[in-house]
Amino acid sequence: MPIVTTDDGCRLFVQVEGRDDAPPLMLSNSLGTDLHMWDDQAAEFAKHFRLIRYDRRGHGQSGTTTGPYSSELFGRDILAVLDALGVEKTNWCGLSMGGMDGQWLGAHAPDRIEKLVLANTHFHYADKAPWNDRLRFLKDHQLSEMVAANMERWFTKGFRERAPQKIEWMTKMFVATDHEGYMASVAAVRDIDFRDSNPTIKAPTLVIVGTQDPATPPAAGEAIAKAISGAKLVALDAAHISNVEQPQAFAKATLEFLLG
Ligand SMILES: O=C(O)CCC(=O)CC(=O)O
Repeated sequence: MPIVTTDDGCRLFVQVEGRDDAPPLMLSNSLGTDLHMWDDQAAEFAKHFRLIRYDRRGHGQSGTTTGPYSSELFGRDILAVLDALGVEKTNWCGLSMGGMDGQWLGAHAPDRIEKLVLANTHFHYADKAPWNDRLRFLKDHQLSEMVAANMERWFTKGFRERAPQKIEWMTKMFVATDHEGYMASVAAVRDIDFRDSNPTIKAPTLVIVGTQDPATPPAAGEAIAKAISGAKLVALDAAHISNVEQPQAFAKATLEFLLG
């Protein structure tokens, strides 16, 4: 089932791997990426799980609708995918925006979530100015003009130097993102506020931070882990897209938690 159509007519691109009878694990992409951001982990995860990947609205091969988007809209898209696949309850692993979706689901659809992995993510931006500046810039500039700054937030200098082919791959993914979909998603990130809802999350939770992440700094992940009762915290030596910069360490931490 590669396409799921939401109630408001948005076509979501979905990819399912692994055994049908294995426990489900759903992966969720970050801002300006698509489901291929998980390529380094997919084969390993699919050995243990029915792996569900999708492109969030406005990204990859999914459709774009008029923005601004919101956490609730993204959360309802995920529930539409789970319903279409007949999945009652899933494990969740999302990075950045994917972690924001995980926080929404954990609080608003607790009966659909087994365990949560929230990687390189945030719960609330007190200062909206950087997001509004980004939206203003994008009114008359292309995503391609943001590549250098983006790669500096996403990956450490050392990784950019030693893995140029990964940077090229992520750059292609970023500039292929639909301009309107990206802007509509930036508005959703700007407006997240899980301060009151995170303490209500009951699902066992692992929070992953990148020790050198300037986009969603470790302090944000530490605050999320503190707010969610019993949450575990793992720090990886990486910037924002930690599953690409530290693929094995990310997979190990996630599998130890989900299978433990
Ligand atoms: O990556 C995300 O999903 C949102 C957070 C962010 O700051 C992303 C970026 O660096 O553009």
